[in-house]
Amino acid sequence: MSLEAKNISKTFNSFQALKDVSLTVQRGEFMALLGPSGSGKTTLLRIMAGLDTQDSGEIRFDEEDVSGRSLRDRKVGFVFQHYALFRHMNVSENVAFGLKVRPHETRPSPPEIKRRVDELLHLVQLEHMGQRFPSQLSGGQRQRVALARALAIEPSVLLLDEPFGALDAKVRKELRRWLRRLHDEMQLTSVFVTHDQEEALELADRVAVMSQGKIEQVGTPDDVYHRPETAFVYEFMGNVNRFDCRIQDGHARVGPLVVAAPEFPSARDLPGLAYVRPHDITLRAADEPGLPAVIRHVFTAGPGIRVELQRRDTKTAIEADLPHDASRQLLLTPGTEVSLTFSGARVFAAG
Ligand SMILES: Nc1ncnc2c1ncn2[C@@H]1O[C@H](COP(=O)(O)OP(=O)(O)OP(=O)(O)O)[C@@H](O)[C@H]1O
Repeated sequence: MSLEAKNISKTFNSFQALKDVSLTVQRGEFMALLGPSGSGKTTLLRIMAGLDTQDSGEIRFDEEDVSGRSLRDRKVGFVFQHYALFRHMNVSENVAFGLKVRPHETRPSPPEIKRRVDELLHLVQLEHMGQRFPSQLSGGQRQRVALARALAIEPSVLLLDEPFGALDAKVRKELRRWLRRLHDEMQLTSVFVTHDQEEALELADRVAVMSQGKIEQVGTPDDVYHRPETAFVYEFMGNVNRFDCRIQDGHARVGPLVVAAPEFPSARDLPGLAYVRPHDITLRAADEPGLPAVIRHVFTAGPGIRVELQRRDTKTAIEADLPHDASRQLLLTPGTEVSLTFSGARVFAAG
């Protein structure tokens, strides 16, 4: 089932939470809605689900406008951040719930419901826990029950609102890989809300980056990370250094460094911002050409070396990520004067 949000706007009191948002999720796709707190991710997801109503615009499932239909009529599976399990029901009863409350004509027989519940508990690897109550489960187990319950109705789309947000980092990682496999095996169409970049990049086929009620960019993880279209996306997708610059004729000047700015071929001394990822910074000896800086801190624990520097002229902080063998070529100790060059930069107009 494909899913389309078309020109969706939503206002709460006088606050506009969504501003003319359009997004298409292809059949079988795993889409992440990524953005900071308050950017409108949950509001968009709830409108897709039919848990909330838009002020204007349409929600289409396989080209059909479902705007007037409820969650149940849309056949949507929804998983909330906080395990919305029924505490007085055991695991099997929780999973069976969506089937038991179906109208008589479409409700499966009790043996069929039992068979489906057993199958789902097997799928979420909780086959021996059917008799337990939610209070007797770990957080990760509870979210797997919530997922089994959402899947019980054989949803056309699966919508997940930060489903692993309350879990610790290791469990979160395991569960997201497992969820991705499940999505593929069951050939679902899924939309997943998160504010965690790593989670979105690892899990999704495409990522929609949201800010202030709008979608800033939709693209593959590779696109949004390596080819951000806006300054916001650049800053949001991982660590980045920001330098004031002046743009002139397709180039930008950061102190003595000149970087390419091909988006501005005919700029005339335009104020700009140059964004440089920490791994795109190279440290050289102080007498070589580059941007003068001094090393402040060196962190060697981790996959590479992280160096915190201070720019000599403006005194602003800069972060560089270097491979471990960089310390063989250069003395990496606090107080060392160095020269910086950039192997990649992206320039945007300021303001
Ligand atoms: N029922 C509501 N009444 C009033 N304002 C609301 C309501 N729901 C959401 N908002 C506001 O709309 C904006 C977007 O909220 P939303 O929950 O969609 O953001 P989000 O990106 O999912 O954030 P978070 O990651 O914190 O959940 C926020 O400023 C929020 O305060």
